[in-house]
Amino acid sequence: MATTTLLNLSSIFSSRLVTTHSSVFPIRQRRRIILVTSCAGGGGGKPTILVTEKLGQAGIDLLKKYANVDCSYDLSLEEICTKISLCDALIVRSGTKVGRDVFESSRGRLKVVGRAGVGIDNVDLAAATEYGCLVVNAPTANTVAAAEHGIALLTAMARNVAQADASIKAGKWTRNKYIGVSLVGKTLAVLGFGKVGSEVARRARGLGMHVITHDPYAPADRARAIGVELVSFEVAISTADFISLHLPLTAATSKLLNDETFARMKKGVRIVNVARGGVIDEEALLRALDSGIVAQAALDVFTVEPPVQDNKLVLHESVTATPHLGASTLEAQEGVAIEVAEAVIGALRGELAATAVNAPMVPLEVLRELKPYVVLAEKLGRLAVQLVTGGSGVNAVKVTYASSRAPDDLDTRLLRAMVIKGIIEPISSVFINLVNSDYVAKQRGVKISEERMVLDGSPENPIEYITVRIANVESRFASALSESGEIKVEGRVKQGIPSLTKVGLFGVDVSLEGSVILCRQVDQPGMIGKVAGILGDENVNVSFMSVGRIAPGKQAVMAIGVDEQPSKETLKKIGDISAIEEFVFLKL
Ligand SMILES: NC(=O)c1ccc[n+]([C@@H]2O[C@H](COP(=O)([O-])OP(=O)(O)OC[C@H]3O[C@@H](n4cnc5c(N)ncnc54)[C@H](O)[C@@H]3O)[C@@H](O)[C@H]2O)c1
Ligand SMILES: O=C(O)[C@H](O)COP(=O)(O)O
Repeated sequence: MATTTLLNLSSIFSSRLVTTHSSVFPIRQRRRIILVTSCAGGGGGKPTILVTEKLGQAGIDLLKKYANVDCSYDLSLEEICTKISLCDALIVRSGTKVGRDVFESSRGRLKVVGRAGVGIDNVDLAAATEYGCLVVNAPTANTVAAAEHGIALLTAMARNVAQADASIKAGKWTRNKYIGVSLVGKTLAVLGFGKVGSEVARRARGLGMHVITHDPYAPADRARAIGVELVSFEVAISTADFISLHLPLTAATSKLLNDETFARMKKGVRIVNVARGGVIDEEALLRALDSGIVAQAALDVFTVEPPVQDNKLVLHESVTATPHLGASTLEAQEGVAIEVAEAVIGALRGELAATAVNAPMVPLEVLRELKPYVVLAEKLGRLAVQLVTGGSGVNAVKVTYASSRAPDDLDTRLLRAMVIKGIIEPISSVFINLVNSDYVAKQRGVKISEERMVLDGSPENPIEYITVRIANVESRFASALSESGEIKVEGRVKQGIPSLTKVGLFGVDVSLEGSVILCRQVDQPGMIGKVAGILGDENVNVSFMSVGRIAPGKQAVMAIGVDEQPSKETLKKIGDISAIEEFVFLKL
């Protein structure tokens, strides 16, 4: 079974996804969590999931319990683009290119792309992020299958199994031609010591090979634990008898093996690739095979898949080729299908998925603790932006977190994302979520700066209060301005309930539910009764009232929490009260 971690927080993330900035959360646990909000499908019914490549039945069965599942294989890009605007999720393997066109064509409906496998080089992650679409993969279920296929290719190549098989099937009995090489005592360089690479290394050790590995990001003790030496790239390629590739295809690894690197290898080296075709410059490999630098290659993956009919590498006598079969075992395909189905369903339900690839890590324990502060952050953003005079433009937002925790013990990325959501959603048609918040803020020229205020006292609560300031704008409620002329709102979590505690220089105390009317008045008795009376006449339910004064008898700001939006006439009646100098109605 897959190990997706799920926690339902959809109720607090009312309708959409949220994201965080890159570098603030301390990594307290290794599981990756992402918040997504529930999705009931375009028509309010079940969501629709398009599956464009064969997926294990167990995964399909899981998907069908929750969604309408459209399994349409071999679609052209045009057909996918046509269908996608009616789909909430898309599930693919490595054979479907999910480019920008797909996200554009979805017109905002596509919430999740599930990759039933590891490599996500066929998904345009930048475009997914821009369009607020979460990408999840199935990173663990096919590891062993890929490692076993790597070992199968290694041994088959060394003993010419495929060539000898073809020969005997052609009626020949050629024994001298197919003398192989032994593996025991030979040096295998594993490039990329991740999940698959380390499993290949472990198995190769069992075959009696001397295994070295190069991976700039792998810890030496993990390699040492299985008797593998972590070496430089140079040492790896220049001393190996066999090289096995287990790297992702990225800009840095594209054509990593090329004319220049082949020239630095031992003459007669043998190469196995079950990673991605693009990691090898295929033209250069052909030259290296023809010149004898490379004695043999075993390839499961190709730059273009399927390769063209007369691909010279595939047809080469010294090449053993398979059609991207690394993950193709019954066990792996069932496992991958379940892993991706759980992640996609969880994401559509508004739960937390542990296998997101285009969102930051948010440890589960941090999420639990920050839950009420997440709501507070969004509501403060939402309030602050509604206080801006129309046409002012919002470009400088400052968020202050006051806490008695040590700065590196408070992860604020999620809160920052929620402030962005609160600020941008009311003034745009863009849905902000965990995936796209930073991107959208940047696109709109909204610069968000964060500040930590370290308080004395017990660090029991993660945060004492959060302040959101918007600078360089005019306010339609002048009392919301701070001494330095910024719109300023401040809030706290009180007994688990997010509350507004300051507007400009005025202290207030309103729970952040429903909507709020803010009135500045000359402080005098009877004001609360007058306003409550007007609202009561209209059957508008008042949930809270609080008055913050500068000094007795001077100006005061009255904050009134209301369950429904009062009519224009009612608001006018409130504004007509002679002691009220300004007022504003704010939706939460
Ligand atoms: N043929 C198949 O069917 C099949 C099946 C599964 C995985 N794969 C592919 O195998 C590869 C590895 O998968 P995984 O699950 O082990 O991924 P992984 O992320 O667990 O491991 C990849 C490793 O490569 C390392 N790496 C990144 N850049 C590097 C560089 N420049 N030099 C050296 N090391 C570098 C990373 O640090 C990481 O440890 C991926 O390309 C994946 O798509 C193929
Ligand atoms: O990256 C992977 O998981 C493998 O390459 C498997 O790809 P596949 O799902 O197309 O078999």
